[in-house]
Amino acid sequence: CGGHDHSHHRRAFPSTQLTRPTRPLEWGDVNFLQTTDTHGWLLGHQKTSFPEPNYSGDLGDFASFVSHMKRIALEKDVDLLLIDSGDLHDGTGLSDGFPSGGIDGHDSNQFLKRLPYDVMAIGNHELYVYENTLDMYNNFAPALKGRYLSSNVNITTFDPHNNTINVPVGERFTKFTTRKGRKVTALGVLFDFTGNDVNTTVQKVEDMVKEEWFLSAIEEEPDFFLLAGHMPVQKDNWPLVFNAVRAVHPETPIMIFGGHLHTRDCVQLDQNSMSLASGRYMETVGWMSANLSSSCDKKSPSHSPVTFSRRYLDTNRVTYQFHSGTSNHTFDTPEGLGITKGLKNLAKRFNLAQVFGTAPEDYTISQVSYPNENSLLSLMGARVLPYSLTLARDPSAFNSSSSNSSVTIQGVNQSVNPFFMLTNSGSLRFDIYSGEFTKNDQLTASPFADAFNFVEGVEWGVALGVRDALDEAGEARRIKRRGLVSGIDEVLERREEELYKRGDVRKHYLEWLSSMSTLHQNRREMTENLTLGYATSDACPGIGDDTIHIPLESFSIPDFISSDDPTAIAGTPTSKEITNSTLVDLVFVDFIQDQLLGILNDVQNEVGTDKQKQWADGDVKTYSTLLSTEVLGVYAEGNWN
Ligand SMILES: O=c1ccn([C@@H]2O[C@H](COP(=O)(O)O)[C@@H](O)[C@H]2O)c(=O)[nH]1
Repeated sequence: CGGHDHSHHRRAFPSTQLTRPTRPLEWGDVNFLQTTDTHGWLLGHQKTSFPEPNYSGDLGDFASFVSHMKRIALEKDVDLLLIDSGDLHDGTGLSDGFPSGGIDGHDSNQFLKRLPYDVMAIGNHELYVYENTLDMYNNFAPALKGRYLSSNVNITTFDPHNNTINVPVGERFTKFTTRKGRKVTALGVLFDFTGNDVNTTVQKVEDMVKEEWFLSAIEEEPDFFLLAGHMPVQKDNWPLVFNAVRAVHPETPIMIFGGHLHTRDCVQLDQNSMSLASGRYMETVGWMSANLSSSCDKKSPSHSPVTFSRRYLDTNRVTYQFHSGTSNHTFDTPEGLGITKGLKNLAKRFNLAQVFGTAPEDYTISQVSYPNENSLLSLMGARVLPYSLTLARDPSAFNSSSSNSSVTIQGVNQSVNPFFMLTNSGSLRFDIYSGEFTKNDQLTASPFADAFNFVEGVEWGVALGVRDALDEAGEARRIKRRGLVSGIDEVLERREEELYKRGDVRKHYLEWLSSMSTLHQNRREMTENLTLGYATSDACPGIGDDTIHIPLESFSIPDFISSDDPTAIAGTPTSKEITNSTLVDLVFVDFIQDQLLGILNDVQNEVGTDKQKQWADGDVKTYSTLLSTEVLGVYAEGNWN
């Protein structure tokens, strides 16, 4: 079956198990294919459990598809543009599995450069680490020849004469003419992101639209505006950009290509505009078409609005061949095959097939409730962190002959405090499926190279309060009722806002999955042979999904996860004597340090006995040399063999 292949070998024939698209695409005068939030998923999804085979096409397959679609566009004598809305980093071994001294995404991005993208926009994941942004500036943007857009994102660097400069990472905007002679004005806008590294800057969208360069860029009327950008198409700031354009050009067609929430979504801000977002992780390719000819002659009294269509394609060879009118024998282009081969070589060079162990079960982020035996969050909090971080501090900590997952702590760090470990669930990005657990799987599940720090000697009662304050709203409200933390609603609201500005979309993606699951639950009773996958309802007319699926189960999960109470960890020296005033080491991932110290101080003042204590960065020490990209592999080696 397509994608039922644990190695990176090409599938000989597409699987009959993959459901075919329901209907041909509607072509217009101008047509678009969109990718977004690809996060390094360039070798396709390779696991056998559905929905993974739906997304088994790799970037080479996509390149072949694009080339056939370009040919069809020529035959139809229409325009076809290829757009990407950002987030090329952080997500798989291809982007993140580089050897030491390398740069995240540098090698995988070489393959994206080989596709004929017309416009690409910057995403927040290009900005968490300065070296990555610099690499985009020096080595990626130039290949796009003025079409890599970062309208509101700058980098501070040096010019060839060693002068400090502060310049856009790509271009602020571009104007070009399509093959059919249509004039296009394009922008690449990032949402109001605040988690960017030093020496990168993100200007607020509300300020960007007041800039001289912006007003002058939109002054001349093109045939259409192409607003690409890393920003959700609903509930964010696209209306600010849209309205600024509309103030000058009340009827000019505006095509918006957003992203960031990882959802499939579409909305029409007016009848001459459509906004599309095409999912994540190369699971979806978006299609938009527009018939502009109906609106061409603006002086004619009968001139009518633009007509649009949109579609969310599952990224597999069955889909690609269906829409390009090819077969398995005629589909692959030399360039497509070359890209696939190059990606496989990169996987080999990065040793991504290295096996750490065999996962006994599926561990998913949201397909089961939390806590749960099959929850990846439970696995990480209750088992992986305590095991791997302890082992890294004290290699003799565990019985080396132990081959199951039960943790037997023997005299670990007798002289130090018991630990309590916390991480953000957003650091877990993808499910683990039963079977071989490889270096690539480790990086898809936990791609952020974050460090583990700690503060020493926090009262156990305070540590519990921190865990609860960081916990989901329901739990936090229970605390409020118990009178432990006041003003918790405001705290939660502030925290949600803060998480969103730093780029966390997990909550929004999961809410979307859950509402799609509820809306389309009747499909679970359908007798047709439907497979699991995305089931979308958006705000555009008609059905958006190209292939109809049964929606995945989706449960809400907490924003933060923790190790079990020290009392619950068998064999801990302190297991019987812990009280609220027992001092513990509060261990956390550095990504949440600011937030955690703020909450720790709030809780300390509410429930701690030492009300004067204010924890600060100076109190924070390194707990382990292991990074969050490594803990799963260490656990698998010790427990899944
Ligand atoms: O070092 C990091 C960086 C990011 N995260 C998590 O990722 C989201 C942002 O990712 P999107 O794809 O833009 O949603 C961020 O809020 C964290 O949840 C991280 O854990 N560590």
